[in-house]
Amino acid sequence: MGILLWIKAAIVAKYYDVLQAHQATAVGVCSLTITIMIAGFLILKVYLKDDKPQSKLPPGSLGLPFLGETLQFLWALKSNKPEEFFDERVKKFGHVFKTSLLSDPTVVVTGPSGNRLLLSNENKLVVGAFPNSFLRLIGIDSLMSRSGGEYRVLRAALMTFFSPEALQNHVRKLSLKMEQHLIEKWKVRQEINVLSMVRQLNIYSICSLFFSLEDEHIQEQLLDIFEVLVLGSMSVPLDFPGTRYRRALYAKKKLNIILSPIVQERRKHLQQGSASSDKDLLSVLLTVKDGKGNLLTDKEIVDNISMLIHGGLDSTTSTITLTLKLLSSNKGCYDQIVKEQMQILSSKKEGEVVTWQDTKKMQYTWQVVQETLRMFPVGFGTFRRAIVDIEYNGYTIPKGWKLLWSVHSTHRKEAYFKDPDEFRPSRFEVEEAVAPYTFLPFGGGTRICVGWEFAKLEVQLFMHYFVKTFSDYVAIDPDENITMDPLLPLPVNGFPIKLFPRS
Ligand code: HEM
Repeated sequence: MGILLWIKAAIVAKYYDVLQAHQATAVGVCSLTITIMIAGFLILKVYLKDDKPQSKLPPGSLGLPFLGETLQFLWALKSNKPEEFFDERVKKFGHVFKTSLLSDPTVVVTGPSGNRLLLSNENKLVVGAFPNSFLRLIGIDSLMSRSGGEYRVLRAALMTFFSPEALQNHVRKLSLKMEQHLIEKWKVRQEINVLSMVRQLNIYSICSLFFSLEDEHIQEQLLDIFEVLVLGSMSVPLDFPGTRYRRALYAKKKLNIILSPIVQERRKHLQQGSASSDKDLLSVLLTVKDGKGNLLTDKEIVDNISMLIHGGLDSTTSTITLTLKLLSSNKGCYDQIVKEQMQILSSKKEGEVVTWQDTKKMQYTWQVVQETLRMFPVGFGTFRRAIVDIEYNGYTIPKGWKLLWSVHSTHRKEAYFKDPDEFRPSRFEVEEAVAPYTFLPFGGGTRICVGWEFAKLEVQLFMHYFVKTFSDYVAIDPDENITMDPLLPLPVNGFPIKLFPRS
């Protein structure tokens, strides 16, 4: 079995390199094809023998032995057409189909009822299922690797920081950080690259709110580390010298070296009474107890902080960058945001910051962000694992199989959103107008994104202080494309803009 896994890994690596390089020669393709045919022939018997009877399984193709349809999937992501991977198979096989992705046979369920099946049945039919190779980069001891009771306890602990009630206490600090950054780093330039500046702003806010770290040198180091981690988490997990995955494992070690002493020092300060238990996320994590009354270990805290930075940094960066990009070509919408934010600003005295109550008045701003996330969702969906045999639409999904739901089966579909390719924030004006389980940028159910209220607050505050600091902006290249390489949708050149400061 070990050798078969090795053959599979070698094939995946070779094909992936070809995909990445975009320049396969005819000879390369031939030798690759022959390698695959021979290897495929050798392992086909084992593969088929291992398969369960297929009669009630959903229709579909498992693709090449072991390799599955991973390459088609990665290719669809890379060429900015993730929906095509799903659409082609829905057309051929119907709304539930089987495939094989990232080494595992997987059943894809599409449309609102498929989304509902996975998102409303955590611990009853399914559990969250992140690949181990991914968890090694994110943090093996983080929430993402937990299920059942352990998951509930840790999630509740994190929510003592991320619930709306708790977040209210951080609005002032976050507001001050955002405004300071915009004035000190953005306003001093006439032109900026939005993507890189927003990423800087986000790490600055995250470091300050999560563990009160203000050292810009360490923030820069964290930005580099997370760049490598994101690339590694979307690569084939080959732990060989020179691979993206190996580099990412090394980056995770560097991250542990930065975070561990911060955790240890704070634990000491809390024990000595020289830090308060609600100072920031780190203090909260150091004082919450698990179901058995135990404190979290240093390793659990480091891994959870790593997971939260991984979850929060680039997702919010993509959302803010694309919101500005879409608004730059929809000036009517931007004018409405300016009106909404200036109204809030007009009720403030000099130096007064935005409050939690003010963010409730940013309804139109949030509609714009939702529309951005509908058109350019940050991920493609998430995997679950069946914990029992699941009967669905006349098929049986066997216990142990992976399942995948996807935003791409509803977000841009005419059946759920009229004129889906048009940027129209008003479609979110009336909440009830959006059918259940059709709009899922943050997932849903008990595993809904832990940081979604925080992300909402960050984007709303950003838009407020952006409007307050600048009277307008223009795109240097209004036709700049948006790409999804490696995973998040981003403008190819980072969206350079010209800024016009308010006088
Ligand atoms: C616009 C910004 C964001 C988007 C679009 C987003 C989207 C998502 C999605 C789709 C999921 C999967 C949910 C599921 O499987 O049902 C998720 C999970 C998660 N997100 Fe976010 N996210 C964002 C911001 C954040 C932030 C700011 C944080 C933390 C500071 C965060 C932390 C997490 C974590 C820890 C999980 C895993 C939850 C679990 O497995 O229980 N995210 N997010």
